Amino acid sequence: MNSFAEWLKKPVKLVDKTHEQKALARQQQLTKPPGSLGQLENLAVKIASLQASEIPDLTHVHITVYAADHGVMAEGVSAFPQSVTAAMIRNFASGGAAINVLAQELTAKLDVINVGTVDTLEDIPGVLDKRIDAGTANFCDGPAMTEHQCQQAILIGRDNVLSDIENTQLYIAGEMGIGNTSTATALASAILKCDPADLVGPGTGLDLQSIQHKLTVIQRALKLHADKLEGDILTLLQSLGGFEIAAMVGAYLSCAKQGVPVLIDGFISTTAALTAEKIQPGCKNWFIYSHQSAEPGHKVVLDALDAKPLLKLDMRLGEGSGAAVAVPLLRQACLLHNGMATFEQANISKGDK
Ligand SMILES: O=C(O)c1ccc[n+]([C@@H]2O[C@H](COP(=O)([O-])O)[C@@H](O)[C@H]2O)c1
Ligand SMILES: Cc1cc2nc[nH]c2cc1C
Repeated sequence: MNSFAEWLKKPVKLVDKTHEQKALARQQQLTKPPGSLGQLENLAVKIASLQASEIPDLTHVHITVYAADHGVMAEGVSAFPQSVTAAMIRNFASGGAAINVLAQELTAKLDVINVGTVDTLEDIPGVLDKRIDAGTANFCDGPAMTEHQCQQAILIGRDNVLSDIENTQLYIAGEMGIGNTSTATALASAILKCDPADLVGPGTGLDLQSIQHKLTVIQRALKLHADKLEGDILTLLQSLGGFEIAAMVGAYLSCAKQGVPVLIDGFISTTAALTAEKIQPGCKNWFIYSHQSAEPGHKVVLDALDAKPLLKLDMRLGEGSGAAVAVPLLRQACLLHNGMATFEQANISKGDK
């Protein structure tokens, strides 16, 4: 058996129930009416149990942006040209993208990984060059990736998580890939066996007529790969996915196996989360959902994961930006959990009812 298959078989780490119980009990003792901090209470309890700690801490956040191009761009499915993927990699490297600004404010570690752009880029300081190929193949003509390429991409995500495992208290996978809302729509529709018309949307900004064209492209792809719809999820990922999506799947699987809490971003990264959960049920125990993006497919995928996102800001940027925006909320939930006095400490009566 090869090492990929061995690794895939490694079980998802079980979440620590003792710390969940301890954190729940502490929340009942803090000087506030029980439940009055709403979802912040659930968040603190969740982070305490995922970190198996009585003092949950999110000082060290690791954000990785995975960038790649998509063969389906040959069908004209985005408001922006394919060259923007590589151009944005340069922008990430020079600190000018939204995620740079947010990561700096959070003092988060920010990795940028080129998993497969069409344009070859010069060596760029701060960008990890892991280019598998010049973008995926057009999934309207055949599988997007070979089996080997799909495994390579998954292992890039796995290894990125492992590269900083001792330090990471929260992991965020962001993505950049012109055309990847078509990819995510095709993949999520195939996994959920649902109508792509319920998921397809403007992405970077298509008008209604262009969204209709994007839908017919995705329908063609789903028809071409119909024989795989009853098959395994890895084959669907290989047929309809993208390099950056497969890398995020590998990162999420790795986090769940190693016991690293994950904050999930927008439509594309949630589709990767759904894929990871279908490959290895139980992964989602390690996920927290930051926001619901404006892309209509995001709600469908979140619902399929039974996810309750924290924010709804009509963001649709990707890069991990929605997740980064939610980190201060998570940190405040932890600060309240750790820093508030108990009724006993403050000598306040808890009331009888
Ligand atoms: O995160 C989201 O929900 C999201 C929604 C729409 C678009 N995006 C970003 O926009 C790009 C894909 O859009 P498109 O129209 O080129 O398929 C890609 O770089 C994503 O990061 C991201
Ligand atoms: C400019 C730009 C920045 C992005 N960041 C993530 N997706 C993006 C798409 C575009 C077009």
